[in-house]
Amino acid sequence: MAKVYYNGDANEQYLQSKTVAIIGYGSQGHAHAQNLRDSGVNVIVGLRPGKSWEQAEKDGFQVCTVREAAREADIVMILLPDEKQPTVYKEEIEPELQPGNALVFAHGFNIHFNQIVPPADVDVFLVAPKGPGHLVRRTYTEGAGVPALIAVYQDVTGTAKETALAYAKAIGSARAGVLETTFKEETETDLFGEQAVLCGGLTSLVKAGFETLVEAGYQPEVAYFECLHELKLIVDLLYEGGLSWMRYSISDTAQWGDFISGPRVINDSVKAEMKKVLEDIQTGKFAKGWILENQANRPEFNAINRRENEHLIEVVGRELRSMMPFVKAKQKDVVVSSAKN
Ligand SMILES: NC(=O)C1=CN([C@@H]2O[C@H](COP(=O)(O)OP(=O)(O)OC[C@H]3O[C@@H](n4cnc5c(N)ncnc54)[C@H](OP(=O)(O)O)[C@@H]3O)[C@@H](O)[C@H]2O)C=CC1
Ligand SMILES: CC[C@](O)(C(C)=O)C(=O)O
Ligand SMILES: [Mg+2]
Ligand SMILES: [Mg+2]
Repeated sequence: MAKVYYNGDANEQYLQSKTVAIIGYGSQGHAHAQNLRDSGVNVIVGLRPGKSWEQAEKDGFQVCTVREAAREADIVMILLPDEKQPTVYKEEIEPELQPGNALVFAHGFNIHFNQIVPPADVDVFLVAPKGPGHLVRRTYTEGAGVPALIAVYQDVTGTAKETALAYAKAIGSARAGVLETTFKEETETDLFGEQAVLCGGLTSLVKAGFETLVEAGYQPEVAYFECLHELKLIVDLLYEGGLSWMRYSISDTAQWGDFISGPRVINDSVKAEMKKVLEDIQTGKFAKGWILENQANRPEFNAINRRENEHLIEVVGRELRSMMPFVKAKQKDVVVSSAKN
């Protein structure tokens, strides 16, 4: 078994009398900033003028430019979108780094794929929550937390790992469990998980099920409840007690269908494709494509995003959710990407 670190293994002293600059105030940024502050850490937020700046100020933070925040801080946590990090780092963060400072990430993409090359005289580590930023904040306020990975890339102070653990504790992750890894392992497994299972695999599975029912003449609303809405209720059981707890709660008829039909749908050809997806990640092919797509101003990303937002499952879902006041997610303009705080 891997060593799993919990609150008792982390010492908040490593963050005491330090200033942490949170660069970006989106999904992860707002959660890290608020959790760290609630844990007694001195936090400043680095941004460009705009929506996030206003929000962070409204939330009571001292907000300044990225360059000013990097200058003032001992620990600089970069929570900008991955594709924007290299330019902002080069222009506004690197010139302000002092020997012994710490440069921190929540995902290893830019270090692992050589888009950011840090100076040799700073600590470089990551604290990567294994969950969406909004849940990092929500679970913290509920007294719980989202597990995280830590990894050290450069350790000039000799205390990089201890500081990473203290940071993980301060955002609530050591309540749930922290694993030590490498930038390579975090980057490759995170990209694989989100593409093949958590996001890409899941949305494609849900849409395929929904389309199969609708194309067979069933009501789209029935298909929506069956293939999307109920998923949360099933996944909650997986989260609480694994596959067996979910299977205990469902009917024996459903469990028999799970055993017999699940492997027909997610079969060897799906696994073979997953292996190819992993290979594209490992070889850097996926990273190169994503970097170039951004350099070209996202023509394909935006076209797919528009088409996905117009899918019948989204149209029906918006209608049905508007009648469920207990479903609290805010409807965001997801066609044009915007700050996620
Ligand atoms: N989303 C998640 O839950 C997870 C993310 N991660 C990692 O965390 C990091 C952050 O991701 P995420 O939270 O999704 O990012 P977001 O897309 O939510 O970040 C948006 C934030 O970045 C700011 N921003 C964008 N461009 C600039 C700029 N040029 N200068 C200053 N501020 C800018 C935005 O401000 P403005 O309002 O001005 O646009 C906004 O505050 C990434 O490395 C990601 O891989 C890791 C685990 C999970
Ligand atoms: C699953 C997507 C994720 O990796 C995450 C929330 O952990 C991300 O990059 O947003
Ligand atoms: Mg992830
Ligand atoms: Mg990710």
